[in-house]
Amino acid sequence: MSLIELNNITKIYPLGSQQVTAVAEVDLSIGAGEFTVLAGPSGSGKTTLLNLMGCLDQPTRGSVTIAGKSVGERSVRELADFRLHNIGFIFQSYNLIPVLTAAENAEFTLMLQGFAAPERRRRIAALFEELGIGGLEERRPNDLSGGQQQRVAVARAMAAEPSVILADEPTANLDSKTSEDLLRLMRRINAEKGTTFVFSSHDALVISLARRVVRLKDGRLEADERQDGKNSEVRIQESEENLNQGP
Ligand SMILES: Nc1ncnc2c1ncn2[C@@H]1O[C@H](COP(=O)(O)OP(=O)(O)OP(=O)(O)O)[C@@H](O)[C@H]1O
Repeated sequence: MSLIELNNITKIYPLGSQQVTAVAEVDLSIGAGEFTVLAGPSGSGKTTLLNLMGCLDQPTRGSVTIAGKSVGERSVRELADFRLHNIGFIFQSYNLIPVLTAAENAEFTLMLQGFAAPERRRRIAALFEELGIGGLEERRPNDLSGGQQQRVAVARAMAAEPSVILADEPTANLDSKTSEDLLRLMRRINAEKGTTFVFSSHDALVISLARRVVRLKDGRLEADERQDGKNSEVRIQESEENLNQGP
């Protein structure tokens, strides 16, 4: 079943007296459980498409349907509530709140959903352990490495168990080894929990680890390929072997 449907989407931004067409006539369907990358150079429309999928923005033309309901038919309040319960976001610059500890950052969506403190703490402790950052709960973001901060951001996105996680260039500020580890982690979550992932990247290594590659150029969909074949599996296996060997 299709989870996210973009039907003939065009997004035009006003820029002074001019207009910028960020995305043009895109049709795209994302199924439940997919692990998809939006690939393309800077300015090709990746962020714009993710914002539309995440109901953070509305298209100029065309319609976005999520879980069978058109986004245009939902009120602002309904959309905020829908995002809170169904969509997790990961950003390239992590977007952690500096004055909060790692655990407080990660439990933010759970707090908004009204979970009591002990349940929040229990869930976050289990997630941190699962994501390989157990024991770092009381650190502030500035006292964590980029890879650790991004794992805290993954924990924050996962805490409320959303059906889809949207990640805008999640590896942009990470070195290649840490990027690969993060992708491996995201794929494990995808396989074990069935969480749908849509992320953007222009990094060939990261793109090679996705199962489906949607290529964008100048705001248009240029190619749509499945790579369930050997290459992507072999890369994953290799990275897991490297990881098991330790530093
Ligand atoms: N708020 C805005 N106002 C005007 N133009 C915008 C706005 N947001 C994006 N654009 C333009 O729309 C086009 C697509 O931008 P978008 O950020 O979606 O691309 P991207 O592929 O995510 O790029 P990057 O990899 O650099 O983040 C670009 O030409 C950009 O300059």
